[in-house]
Amino acid sequence: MADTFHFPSPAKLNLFLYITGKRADGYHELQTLFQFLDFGDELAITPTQDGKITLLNPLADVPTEHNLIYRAATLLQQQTACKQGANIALTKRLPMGGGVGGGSSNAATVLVALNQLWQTGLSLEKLAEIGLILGADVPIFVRGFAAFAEGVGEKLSLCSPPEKWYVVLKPNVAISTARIFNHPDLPRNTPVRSMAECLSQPWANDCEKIVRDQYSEVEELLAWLVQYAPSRLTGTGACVFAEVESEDEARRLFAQKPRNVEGFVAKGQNISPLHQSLFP
Ligand SMILES: C[C@](O)(CO)[C@H](O)COP(=O)(O)OP(=O)(O)OC[C@H]1O[C@@H](n2ccc(N)nc2=O)[C@H](O)[C@@H]1O
Ligand SMILES: Nc1ncnc2c1ncn2[C@@H]1O[C@H](COP(=O)(O)OP(=O)(O)OP(=O)(O)O)[C@@H](O)[C@H]1O
Repeated sequence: MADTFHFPSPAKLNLFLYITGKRADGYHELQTLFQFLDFGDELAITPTQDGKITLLNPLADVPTEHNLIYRAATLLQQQTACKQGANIALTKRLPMGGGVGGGSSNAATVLVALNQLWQTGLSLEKLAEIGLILGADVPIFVRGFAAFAEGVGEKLSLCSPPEKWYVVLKPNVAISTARIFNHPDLPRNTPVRSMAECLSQPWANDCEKIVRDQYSEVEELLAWLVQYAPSRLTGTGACVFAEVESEDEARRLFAQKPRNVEGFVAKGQNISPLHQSLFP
């Protein structure tokens, strides 16, 4: 029987996110600070010789051909003319559509892991380029270092923000990334600044105001969290996070969360847990 290999597929936070313009193709230019978390999904991958990509536990709401795990594996096969296949099982812990990048992270883990298991020999740079076809957040997960990101999130500059503890909460609401980016009132002209300048100013998220205005669940949760610690939206939501100095403080705050809200406690990681496990 073939061996099965286990890989982390971590969450990310956007510690700040500014929208600096809109491209001709409709995508928005960003300046954002990405950091990974020591919490996420897990993939168990068994390489096979039959060329088939099989998802052992498909997601209920996502048809297999749309699943970013399946799409990443078939894209790598196509790009490398690889004849091998894989059986892939997903342990899903991250809220979907939460702004913590679960689907993008799954795609990146598949690209990096299968490149190793299939011995297709692509560089991380090339895998990040392929990843961008699947989503704007995939390259950061492929590269695996905390970064100041520009473009649509693919131009990465190494950065080492403090690895704080976070309480991440998901209000009971689904928010479409496309809907927020298409909203007429979204601020789209924050001035482009250097990384040093962005880091030295108070950190904020340009999507936060309209998300708070439109979703009372997010407004109420942030209003509650901010009483205890600096708190913001990640990505286009729905998740919000509070940053604190210690695990104890994070766990105490998490224990008081409203009952109808899911979430988790995690520590910021400037090296992705995937890369920590693969390239120690
Ligand atoms: C908000 C962030 O999570 C910040 O990290 C990302 O920019 C979103 O990345 P993502 O979820 O991978 O988004 P994608 O799946 O590439 O895009 C979803 C939709 O959001 C809009 N979109 C996304 C990213 C971007 N920079 N500008 C956009 O306008 C587009 O309408 C796109 O069709
Ligand atoms: N393997 C997957 N895991 C999660 N979502 C997936 C997956 N494959 C496809 N999707 C689809 O992608 C959508 C976005 O998923 P994802 O978990 O990346 O959202 P997100 O946390 O909002 O990401 P981002 O921060 O990149 O906006 C989901 O709502 C789902 O329909």
